[in-house]
Amino acid sequence: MSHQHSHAGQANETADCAIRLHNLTLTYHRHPVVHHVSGSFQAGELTAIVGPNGAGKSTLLKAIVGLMQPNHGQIDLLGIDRRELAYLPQQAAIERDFPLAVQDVVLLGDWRHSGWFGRVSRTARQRADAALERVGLAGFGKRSVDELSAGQFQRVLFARLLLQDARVILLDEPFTALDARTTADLLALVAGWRREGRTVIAVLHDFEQVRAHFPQTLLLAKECVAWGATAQVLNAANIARSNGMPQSWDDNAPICHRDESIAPVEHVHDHSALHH
Ligand SMILES: Nc1ncnc2c1ncn2[C@@H]1O[C@H](COP(=O)(O)OP(=O)(O)OP(=O)(O)O)[C@@H](O)[C@H]1O
Repeated sequence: MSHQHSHAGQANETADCAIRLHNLTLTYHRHPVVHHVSGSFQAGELTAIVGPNGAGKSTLLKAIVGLMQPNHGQIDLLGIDRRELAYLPQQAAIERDFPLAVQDVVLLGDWRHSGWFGRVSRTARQRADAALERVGLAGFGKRSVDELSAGQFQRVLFARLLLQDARVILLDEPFTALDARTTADLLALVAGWRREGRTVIAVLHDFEQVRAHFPQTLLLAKECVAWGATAQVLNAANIARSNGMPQSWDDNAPICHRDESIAPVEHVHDHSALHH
């Protein structure tokens, strides 16, 4: 089965790529959870990362933002500074059991302008209020985050992303456990980011949502199963194949011994012979 990569021609690899993965392997306790993945995320495009539980999707996002180092291979940010990346972890990983005001949480998105401990300007507060209005939470600024519902809190975190004004936005399961209305409102913001030319990479589980809103998809099951136009990637054969890949938590999961020299970037990969 071939790795479907819709990039055609040199222009895509240079001008239109935001982030390129070269033979990337990420491991926990020597067991690879992302294994020899190569390819690129298109600039100014919405890319979904999908795959079964434990497929390495969150781990890949963490490595892109620099929270963990590649064991082998590399991640190239093309013309992008790490500070221009915004990252929204899974909501389950975010502590919000503290009485911080909504406006202060949103203002954390402004740290590039104000510095972590800088004085917050009146304009920054106005921008925070405007961002809250855009996510449907006008007037919520003085409330405490520990009083919000899960959906309201996710809106607050999107307001913070609006303030952060990042060129590349990485979202880990941003719509999980949200109702249809909240999901639709936040998806509209994501569509707006695309119109503004931002690059969005989101880990998602709902294939219908991906088909409707994300033109590009990386199907990951530790290895790259397919990467390219969503309609081609999310076909029955690829999905069945991703569900049949060995899980990294198996005790029998292989340890990576392969020669780790960085392979040249390929536009089309043949994954019919899986390697370890
Ligand atoms: N901090 C860690 N230490 C050890 N193993 C970890 C750690 N974090 C994740 N793993 C393991 O790495 C593998 C990939 O996890 P990851 O969270 O990247 O998967 P995922 O594709 O995001 O899964 P899900 O869809 O369930 O969120 C899993 O087998 C997981 O148990």
